[in-house]
Amino acid sequence: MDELSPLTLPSGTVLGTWQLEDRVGYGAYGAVYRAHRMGQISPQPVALKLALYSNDPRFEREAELLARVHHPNVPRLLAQGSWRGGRWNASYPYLVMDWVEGRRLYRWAQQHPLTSRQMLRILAQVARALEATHAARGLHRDVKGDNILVGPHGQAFLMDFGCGTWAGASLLTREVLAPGTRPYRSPQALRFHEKHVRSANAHYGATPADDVYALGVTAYHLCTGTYPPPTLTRDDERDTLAVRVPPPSQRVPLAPVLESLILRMLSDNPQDRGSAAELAMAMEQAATSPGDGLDIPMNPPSPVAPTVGANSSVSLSRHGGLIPLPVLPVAVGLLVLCSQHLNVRARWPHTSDSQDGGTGGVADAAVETPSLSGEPLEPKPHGLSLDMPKEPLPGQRRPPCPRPQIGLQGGCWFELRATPPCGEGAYAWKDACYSPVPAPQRPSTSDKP
Ligand SMILES: Nc1ncnc2c1ncn2[C@@H]1O[C@H](COP(=O)(O)OP(=O)(O)OP(=O)(O)O)[C@@H](O)[C@H]1O
Repeated sequence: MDELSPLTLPSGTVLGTWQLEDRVGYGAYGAVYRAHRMGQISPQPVALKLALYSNDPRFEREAELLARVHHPNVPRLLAQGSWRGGRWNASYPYLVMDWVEGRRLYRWAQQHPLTSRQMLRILAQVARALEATHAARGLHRDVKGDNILVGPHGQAFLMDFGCGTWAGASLLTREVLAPGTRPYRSPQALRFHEKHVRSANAHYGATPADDVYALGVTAYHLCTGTYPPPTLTRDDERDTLAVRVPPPSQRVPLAPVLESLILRMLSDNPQDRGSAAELAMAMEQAATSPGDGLDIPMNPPSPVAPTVGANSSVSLSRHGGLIPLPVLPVAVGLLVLCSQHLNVRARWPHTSDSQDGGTGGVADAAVETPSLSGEPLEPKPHGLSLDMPKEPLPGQRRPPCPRPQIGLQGGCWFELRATPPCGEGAYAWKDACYSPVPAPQRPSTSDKP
């Protein structure tokens, strides 16, 4: 019988005092199960997030941050523990949180045509959740539509603190940029990255203003269906003037007050954005005012089709046969080098649909190496040994898999010249190691496609 893995625990499995019901999704670092406490007469559902990587330190960090933030728009941390199992009988940490009944923000918005007033109400709740996070001297660092759930009565919840940190927490990453999702990066973060991309010891120090900027991107995407353009591109590197953000009203009818708040959050200068608390108050006031155009429905435009980066993975497979492990970093490095001569905008995810790109390298391995498909595919924690999942990874190519790719467990893989334990970014299956092939088109990395 196949060993269980954190992704494949069956309904009824007991972890500590928690009994799993079903898996509701998974991200780059964790599988989320609906569960309940054992022995309760009328059990309340909880969300149990189980690490995909053994001894993953990000879980401790997420628990610590969640425990510090107390706010009705943030799920409470109820417990934490670890599950022992998998092929190497390793220890996988888990967190138990309040169950949030809701839909991801962009998808919710597709099903609930929005007015500016409704949008202000949603944004204000997220801003309040951010205010509480910042008051706890924490940072979320991955504010985006996919990390906001909206309940049936329009309650918004800020989720997934797995990329977060707080003042005084130790660095978990050696990358220039901490975790995050590329289109939501502030201009300061992008410029810092451009400047220090080759430095060994440079780390961008995110601030609450980065979270506010990401909320601005979320709002912009929510009403226009597109991301604002990145501020700094390779082409304008010598001229670091900010690219002007096209006002959302060029695309959708929205209230002037909402537009000015969105553009304020997207200000190039962090001081001009305002704090989460100030913005929340302004949004709440605007949402209750008679206001101009507040009740006109917005109809986001249809998605824009991707134009670049679709089949870059082909070049990796041209030499045929097995891919020797040392070749992969070289090949990826070459692609990175090449991509650095492209306009950054050209490799921006064209995610005009209802989902974000996954968190880049999500939680820790920062994100700034573009994946072959233009999306971060692979988490890169250190010293891991991963079994091949029974289903394709988010963003992984599905069969038919052109040679020399191999179709296994519903996904396309490159076989590596290595045997388990496979090491960073590789997966073991039947005594061989494999690397996932990115999907040729923009995938969803945050949800089961
Ligand atoms: N407390 C919760 N209550 C209900 N559903 C939850 C809860 N926490 C997470 N989920 C759901 O579980 C799924 C996986 O969430 P998770 O945060 O692990 O990854 P993700 O956000 O999909 O991906 P990534 O972290 O890679 O961006 C998502 O559909 C999310 O909405």
